[in-house]
Amino acid sequence: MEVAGLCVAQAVVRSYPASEVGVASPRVLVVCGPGNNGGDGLVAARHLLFMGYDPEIYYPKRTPKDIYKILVAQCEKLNVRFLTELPSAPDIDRDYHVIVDAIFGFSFKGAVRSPFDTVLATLVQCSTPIASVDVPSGWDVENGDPNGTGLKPDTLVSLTAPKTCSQLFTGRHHYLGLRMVPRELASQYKLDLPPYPGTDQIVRL
Ligand SMILES: NC(=O)C1=CN([C@@H]2O[C@H](COP(=O)(O)OP(=O)(O)OC[C@H]3O[C@@H](n4cnc5c(N)ncnc54)[C@H](O)[C@@H]3O)[C@@H](O)[C@H]2O)[C@H](O)CC1
Ligand SMILES: [K+]
Repeated sequence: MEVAGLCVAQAVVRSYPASEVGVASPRVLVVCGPGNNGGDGLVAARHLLFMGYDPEIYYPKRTPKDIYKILVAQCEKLNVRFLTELPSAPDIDRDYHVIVDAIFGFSFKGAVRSPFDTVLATLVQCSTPIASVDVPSGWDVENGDPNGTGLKPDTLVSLTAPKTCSQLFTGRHHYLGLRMVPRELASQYKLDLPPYPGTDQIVRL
């Protein structure tokens, strides 16, 4: 999860460099869900801070497991702000340069339950670019967004290997991260993974 979050932070900085955003510290709204995808978001927020960005976190459903408590404590110690409410779409568009969607990853199933139904309804209305972690939240991991009414991320950071739904991604930036797949596993699952450049944690697809 630590490396996954680092990959996400690298991808955000690469897709939205401060020089292009036009401010020294781009403001990033990191929206975290209850599972590991949300954990990746918490880690990404911390690394974004160290990369000179200005992250804030909305984490409405906290799973009471040590791993998440520690990740929250690390962010709090660094004075990363936790929002108690998700701002409205116009306020998000006014106040943030990027949204990190770390709500659901590959374990999402069925209809979106509260409170994430309203969270996704707000994010869908935003014109701020969205960077989705592993799977655009609300998309079916296999079939994507069949109705076409869900999130349309501008960046997708696939982790380990792109999920089937990533073939339906139409945003501008697609990266793969988590360069730690054992060769035996890659051949067992016939994963044709691209080489990573140098010591980079992400590769552009
Ligand atoms: N090896 C790897 O690829 C790694 C992936 N990482 C990240 O982990 C997620 C998958 O994490 P997991 O905890 O299994 O599940 P999710 O975060 O996708 O979500 C589970 C969470 O969501 C709730 N939930 C499921 N469906 C719904 C729904 N319809 N409505 C509301 N809530 C729902 C469920 O109850 C759980 O609480 C993967 O995608 C990567 O991002 C690791 O970080 C590194 C290794
Ligand atoms: K996601």
